Amino acid sequence: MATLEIDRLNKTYGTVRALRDMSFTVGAGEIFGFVGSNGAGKTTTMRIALGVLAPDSGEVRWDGRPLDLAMRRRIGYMPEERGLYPRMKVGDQLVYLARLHGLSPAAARTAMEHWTQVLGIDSRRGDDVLKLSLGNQQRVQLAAALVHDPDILVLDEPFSGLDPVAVDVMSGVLRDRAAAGVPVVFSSHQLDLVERLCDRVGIVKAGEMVEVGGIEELRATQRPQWVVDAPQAPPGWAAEVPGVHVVRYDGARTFLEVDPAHEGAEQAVLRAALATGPVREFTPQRPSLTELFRHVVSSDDAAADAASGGAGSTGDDPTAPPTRQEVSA
Ligand SMILES: Nc1ncnc2c1ncn2[C@@H]1O[C@H](COP(=O)(O)OP(=O)(O)OP(=O)(O)O)[C@@H](O)[C@H]1O
Repeated sequence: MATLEIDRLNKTYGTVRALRDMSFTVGAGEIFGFVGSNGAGKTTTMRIALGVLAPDSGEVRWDGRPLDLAMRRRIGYMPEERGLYPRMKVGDQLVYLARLHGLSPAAARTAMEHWTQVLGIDSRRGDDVLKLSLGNQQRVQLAAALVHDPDILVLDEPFSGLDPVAVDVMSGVLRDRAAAGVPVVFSSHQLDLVERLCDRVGIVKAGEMVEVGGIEELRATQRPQWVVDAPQAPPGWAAEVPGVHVVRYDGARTFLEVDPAHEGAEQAVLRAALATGPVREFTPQRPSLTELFRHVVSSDDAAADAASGGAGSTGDDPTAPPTRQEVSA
């Protein structure tokens, strides 16, 4: 197995610049989580990787070579707008899709039986897809992506709408495929899940990759956070401590960022807390992926604001992709 390389993809739809030099790699056996606000460019990137959409510029490579049609047939793809035939039986449909990817009739049937069993839908093989619940349709959709034993998995929001058991089944399958050497890339808005499952994460904003790396690596780019539980501390107690930035107050707990360049700031904030009364907790906190995501997205907004002098504006560039609010409005 080899590495999937997404190299400087650009894509414009009319006046909307959907991708700007989008680049990342997914190595053999790696699970890569692709996260970003609505309209950030995830689906566009995945469609280009699959070859159903052409980029304006840039390239997708597999094993160092541009992806050709034969290699694209080796991708297992789960589209966002699920692509099943509603009035076809689950088993027949999976056999048909496997045959389309070149499997013999016998191999296609074996693969269908295997994946319906692994995904817990073997008892539904004889049912039309439309008779299944949405979660079970999604399991069929994953089976459809896997039935030809792909060398690469590209999955657009595979976890949306799944119950916790189905999430576990799906996670297990992705881990298993990765363990077999398949590069797995999937998009999701469920950041806790991405954090649990992925080796590396890419945070995309307005068509650009703004952060990419392992979760620990990304955490290390953030200022250290502390939580202080001081029940008698009055509001604003930490505001004047040098080198300390109060992120938020939550009842008796205060969440703080400490400037690493400011030597002794942690001890100063502890002293300030003790001066107010008892301190029940004083703990360093590792930011979750959700916090990292908020930080990356909002700090970019702040930078854009500062550059444009506007409030929440994306600047004067008329080709800039819409903000989340514009997209969801
Ligand atoms: N066929 C299209 N025609 C015009 N604009 C499009 C088209 N497809 C996508 N866009 C625009 O391109 C941008 C990127 O969209 P894309 O669907 O790739 O985002 P996404 O990250 O997958 O979003 P979501 O999380 O909501 O699925 C958005 O501004 C979207 O409105």
